[in-house]
Amino acid sequence: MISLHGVSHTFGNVEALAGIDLEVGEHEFVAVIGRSGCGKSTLLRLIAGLLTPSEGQVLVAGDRVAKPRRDVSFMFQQPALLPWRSVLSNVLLPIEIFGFTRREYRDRAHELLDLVGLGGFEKRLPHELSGGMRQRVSLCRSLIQSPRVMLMDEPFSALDAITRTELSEELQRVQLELPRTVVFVTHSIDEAVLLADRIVVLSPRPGRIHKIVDVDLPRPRALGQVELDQVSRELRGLLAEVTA
Ligand SMILES: Nc1ncnc2c1ncn2[C@@H]1O[C@H](COP(=O)(O)OP(=O)(O)OP(=O)(O)O)[C@@H](O)[C@H]1O
Repeated sequence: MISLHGVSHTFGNVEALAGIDLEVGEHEFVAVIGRSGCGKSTLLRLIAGLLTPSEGQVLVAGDRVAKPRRDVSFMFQQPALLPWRSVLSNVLLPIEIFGFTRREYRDRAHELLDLVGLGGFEKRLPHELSGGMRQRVSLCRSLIQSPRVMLMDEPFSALDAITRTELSEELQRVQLELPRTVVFVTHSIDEAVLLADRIVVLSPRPGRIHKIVDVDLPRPRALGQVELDQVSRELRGLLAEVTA
């Protein structure tokens, strides 16, 4: 579904990413970890078509990415909801932006809100919600147009530890019910191991793929499971290797 061939990216004289080759299959969940500044967000922005690679090619569903696509959604660290719009209207925002008819997506919006435990909150305004609830709204908004690809840039990192755990478990459930192709950037090794089929470990700037770790464990997984801890240990070792 996503292919990167020899992708490098330079900002002025800052080489952010170098020689990235990566294939992400349909409905695969790939997590990307690495030190701060190693180019994780740059990688997502290249796949999103928000940046054009200095070298190489990015393909989504076989097409070269030249600009943002309707079937690719992006979820950020901050939920970025419009404060004057209700929960329901925020979820439906991409539908308006893409010029679809809101009415046709209303039922789907309700279903998604139910799926993340926000049924009954449709008319609330963002300031009436907790941080975790707002990020759940943001998750529904990125699912509303049934994207083929979801790009997630540290979506839970602004949340407290308990809410963060809840939301990563919830994302696992959503992914089991509505599988998508996901590229998920995180600083949390545990989150990556809970959610991902494969984990890409980037080396420090310029980011290169140091190793790709397969997480071949059955789902649903639970944080604290012994098998997950073994993979987490391996990843800690790999991160220590690249930063040594
Ligand atoms: N628009 C930009 N202009 C100039 N330099 C940039 C720009 N965006 C990113 N960079 C630089 O490129 C490098 C990679 O940045 P990027 O945000 O992709 O890293 P990251 O791994 O996502 O970092 P973090 O984990 O801290 O979010 C960094 O050195 C950053 O300073």
